[in-house]
Amino acid sequence: MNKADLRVQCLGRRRALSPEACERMSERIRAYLSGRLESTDRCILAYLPFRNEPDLRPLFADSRTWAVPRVAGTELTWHRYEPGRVGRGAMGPPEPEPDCEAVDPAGAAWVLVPVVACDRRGYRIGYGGGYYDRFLARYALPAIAVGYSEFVYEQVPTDPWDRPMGGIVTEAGFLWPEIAQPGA
Ligand SMILES: Nc1nc2c(c(=O)[nH]1)N(C=O)[C@@H](CNc1ccc(C(=O)N[C@@H](CCC(=O)O)C(=O)O)cc1)CN2
Ligand SMILES: Nc1ncnc2c1ncn2[C@@H]1O[C@H](COP(=O)(O)OP(=O)(O)OP(=O)(O)O)[C@@H](O)[C@H]1O
Repeated sequence: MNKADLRVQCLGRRRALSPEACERMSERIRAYLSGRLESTDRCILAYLPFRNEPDLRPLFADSRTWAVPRVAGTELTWHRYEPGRVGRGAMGPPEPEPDCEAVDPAGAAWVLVPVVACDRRGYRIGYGGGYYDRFLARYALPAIAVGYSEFVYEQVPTDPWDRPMGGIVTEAGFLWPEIAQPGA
């Protein structure tokens, strides 16, 4: 199946998940992540959930800076998460208000990347905007794909610009791919 078809299929299956199932799985994902992320004080780049994506927001309440993205043309800009200062983004996902404090992503310890589907090598399929591929091409940050285990495949189709994630977290735990080889 090609990327576009797999994206449509997985988005449809994800939309059909119940809110209770998503919350149960999100809670497991948060528990795995909080154990792994507690070793850093530095900023963490995350996202605001859209269409049944895993909800990481309860993690954002600790003393660290958690930043979330806004779409700015073809790029992402990062802003400190402040509860209540979230609006509807032009692309669909919620976004921090434009005057929320800007965060320099270069100093981040991790970027938590939402996936529509991914594979055990760390390759991901997102909504198709290429935002995270462009972002990670510019900022070589440690990236963890965040998704539900039923959307983790052995191999998803890849394009030359795809950047493999260093880790994957689902409700079933972490996967840490070997250094991924494009086309391998
Ligand atoms: N929660 C969350 N936030 C995120 C992302 C994400 O995957 N999840 N992004 C990850 O990249 C960025 C937003 N990327 C997006 C890319 C394409 C579409 C999308 O559905 N595009 C449609 C409709 C566009 C429109 O309504 O104008 C399309 O292109 O057909 C949505 C978000 C930044 N914020
Ligand atoms: N480093 C890059 N520089 C310029 N364009 C890029 C880069 N990476 C990806 N793109 C463009 O982004 C588009 C979408 O790529 P792709 O289908 O892989 O998106 P995606 O990974 O699913 O989306 P997203 O990262 O927003 O979740 C492609 O048309 C590609 O040309």
